[in-house]
Amino acid sequence: MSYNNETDTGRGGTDRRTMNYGKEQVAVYRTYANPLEGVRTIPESSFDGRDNILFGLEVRVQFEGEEFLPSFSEADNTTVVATDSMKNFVLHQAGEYEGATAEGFLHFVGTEFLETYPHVEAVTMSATEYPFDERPVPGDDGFDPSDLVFRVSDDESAFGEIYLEREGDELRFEEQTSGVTEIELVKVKENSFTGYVQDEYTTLPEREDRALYISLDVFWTYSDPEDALGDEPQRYVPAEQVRDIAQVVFHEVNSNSIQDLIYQIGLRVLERYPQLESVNFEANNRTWIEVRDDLDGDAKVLREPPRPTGYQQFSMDRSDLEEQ
Ligand SMILES: O=c1[nH]c(=O)c2[nH]c(=O)[nH]c2[nH]1
Repeated sequence: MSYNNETDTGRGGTDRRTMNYGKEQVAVYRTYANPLEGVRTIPESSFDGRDNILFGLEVRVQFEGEEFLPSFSEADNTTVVATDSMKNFVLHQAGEYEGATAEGFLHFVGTEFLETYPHVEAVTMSATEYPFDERPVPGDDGFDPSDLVFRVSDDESAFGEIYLEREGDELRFEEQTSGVTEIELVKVKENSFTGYVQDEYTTLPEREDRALYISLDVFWTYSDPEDALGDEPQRYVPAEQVRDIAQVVFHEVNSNSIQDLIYQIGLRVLERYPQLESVNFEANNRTWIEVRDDLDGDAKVLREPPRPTGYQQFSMDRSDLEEQ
């Protein structure tokens, strides 16, 4: 499932045609945004907030509204807000936002869009964070994180999407998705893959112990979408903590498949955050192929896997936790 490339949200039922337009890949950077403070900590993570000295997002905007029909069917641009203007709007609002989260920013900009353009019926705003890492520099007592220099990172990044629609004079906010994408983890031993179908097509040897390399996207929804905004930090689920849960569960569990592993991660996420309604996974198997296992102890030589690659998708909600 690719939330950020979704072009047809499918909302509005079967009686309505697909009609939307917008701007994507709007890169926006904000220095000295407000810090995220007061989040609840969990045993799996040391994350307790972020300074937001450097905050970067790649934003996607999508407008919907019946009044856009003439722009498609009659070449009439009277109602069209140019997508170039949407980009300028997002950039401007990055200076106005006073909160501390990606989801909060998306909700803020979406609200401003609907208030500014009364003919827009609904807006979907999504974003992927550009990750930056604090760099350690010598301080008075060992190394401290620099508050000036950041490493441009290609690590996992936070994801957010919100859907806002007009209902009379009110704005309705009932749909959101948060996430963390492109987590990449390798566990060198204590993973198995056994017991699968053996027939004339099977060439893969069973493995009691394999090195397992996964890439993982995790998405979640809150029972109350307002909790996604971060205005009440105690109820906000930081992407950094979910990433840390994934790596801790990977460390702790001797899984018999990626399917088994993501289920265990999902249970832990639902356990830690009662405010969440659902967790969704997309995993990819990047496991290396063993070339030599004749070395001392657990040592092996491995190589890149050839194409094609396997994947797993799975969604969970609180009923999975209750069944345990
Ligand atoms: O964790 C795994 N799940 C699978 O379904 C699978 N299939 C496969 O060939 N290797 C793996 N590994």
